[in-house]
Amino acid sequence: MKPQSITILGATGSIGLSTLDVVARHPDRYQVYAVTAARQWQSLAALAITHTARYAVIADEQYAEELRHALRDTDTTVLAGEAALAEVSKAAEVQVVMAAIVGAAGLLPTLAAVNAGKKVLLANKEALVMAGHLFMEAVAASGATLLPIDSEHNAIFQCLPERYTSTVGAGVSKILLTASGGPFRTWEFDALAAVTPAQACAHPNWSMGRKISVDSATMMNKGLELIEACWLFRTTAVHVEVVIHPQSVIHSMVQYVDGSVLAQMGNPDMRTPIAHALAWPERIDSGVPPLDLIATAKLDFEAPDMTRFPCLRLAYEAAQNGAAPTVLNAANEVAVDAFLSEKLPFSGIARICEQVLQQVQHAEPVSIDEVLAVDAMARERAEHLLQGS
Ligand SMILES: NC(=O)C1=CN([C@@H]2O[C@H](COP(=O)(O)OP(=O)(O)OC[C@H]3O[C@@H](n4cnc5c(N)ncnc54)[C@H](OP(=O)(O)O)[C@@H]3O)[C@@H](O)[C@H]2O)C=CC1
Ligand SMILES: CC(=O)[C@@H](O)[C@H](O)COP(=O)(O)O
Ligand SMILES: [Mn+2]
Repeated sequence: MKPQSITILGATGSIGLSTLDVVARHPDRYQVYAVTAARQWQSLAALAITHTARYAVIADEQYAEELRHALRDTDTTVLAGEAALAEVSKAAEVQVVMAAIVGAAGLLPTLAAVNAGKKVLLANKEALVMAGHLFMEAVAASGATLLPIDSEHNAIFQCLPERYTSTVGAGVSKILLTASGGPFRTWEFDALAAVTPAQACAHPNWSMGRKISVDSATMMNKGLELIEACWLFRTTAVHVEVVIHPQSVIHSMVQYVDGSVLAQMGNPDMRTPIAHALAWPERIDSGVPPLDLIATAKLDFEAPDMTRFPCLRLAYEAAQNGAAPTVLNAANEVAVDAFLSEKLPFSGIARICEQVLQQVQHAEPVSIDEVLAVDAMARERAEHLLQGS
C-alpha cells in the first residue's frame, strides 16, 4: 500500500515532535508532506530535512528568507504566511492532517483540512472550543474523519461503544474526565498568587508546551476539555464529571448504565494517542514502553476544588452558553500570555477571564467570521483590563 501523506501543523511543538517520532517509525505507512511553524525557522528547517518534507511553511513571513536559505539545497519548497497553512492542509495529495498549532491561530488551517474532507487528528482543542457548533457542522458536511488526540478524549473515544452517537440512549451514563490537578493541586489558594511561570510550567506528569502547561496549572485545561468533550461526543456538561487522578495513568473513563466503568490506561506519553489516531482502526507501535502496574502501585482519585481553581467553574458555566466558550478561550489566551511574560499574577488569569465573560456577552456565532469578531472583541476587553490591573 502507498504511504499516506501527512501535514503536521505545529510541527516544531511538543505534539508536532511526538507525531514526527511516531511517523518516522512507520515509513511504510506515512510520508511527511508538510511541516509548519510560527517562527522557529531553524527547527523547522531541521525537521524538513530529517523527514524529507515536500513543504515547510512558516506562518510569520519575516522568517521566510532565512528558511529558504536554510533549505536551498533540498527538495523542500518553502511557503510563508497564514494562507499557506491552509494550502498545505487542504492539498489534494494530503490524506492526514495533524492539527497541533496552539491556540486560536489553529482554527482556520484546521478548518481548511476539515472542509477538504481529510482525516483530521485534533490536538488543537482551542479551535473546537471557540467554534464548536460550526466546526462540527463542517465535519458533518464534508465527511472529514475527526479523531481526538487530546489524551482524555482519545481515551474516551477508545472506551465508547462502537455504534455510539450521543450519551442519550447509548447505554452511557457519564463521561469521567480525569485531571491531574496540575503542579498546584495541593497548594493553598493564597499561595497561588505568587507562583512563577517556571513553577506553573512544571507539570507533574506531562512534558508539554507552555500555554497548555499553564492551563493545566489553573485547571482551565480541564475546562477547555470539558467543552471539547461536549462537542466531540455530542453530550452536555451535566454528563461530564471531572475526577482528579494525580498519577495520569488512567486517561479518562466512560460509565455505563449497568454500572460498568471502562478506562483507558497507559504511560503519560502523547505518542500513544497519536499512534492510535494515526492507525485507527488498526494499532501500531508508538515507541511508548508498556505500563508497569506494579511500579505504578497506586491510583488515587479526588473531587476537583472549584474554589481554588475557579477556571474550571468558569468553563462549566460557559459550556454551550452562546458565545461564552469563544470569549473564555480568547480571554484565557491573552491572560496566559500576560502571565508568561510576567505582566499578570497567576491568580489574575481567572479574574481576567471572569471579567471578560461578564463584559462580552453575545449570542452563539453563526459564521466563522462572527467567531473571529467575538474572539477579537474578547481579546480587546482582556487587554484593556490588563492595562488597568
Ligand atoms: N503538548 C501536549 O502534550 C498536548 C497538547 N495539546 C494541544 O495541542 C496543541 C499544541 O500544543 P503543544 O504542542 O503543547 O504546543 P507548543 O507550544 O509546544 O507548540 C505549538 C506549535 O504551534 C506553532 N504555532 C504557535 N503559534 C502559531 C501561530 N500563530 N501560527 C502558526 N503556528 C503557530 C508553534 O510554532 P513555533 O515553534 O514556531 O512557535 C509550534 O509548532 C494545543 O492546542 C494544546 O492544547 C493537547 C493535549 C496534549
Ligand atoms: C496530555 C494531555 O492531554 C494534557 O491535556 C494533560 O491531560 C494535561 O493534564 P491535566 O490538565 O489533567 O493536568
Ligand atoms: Mn488533555
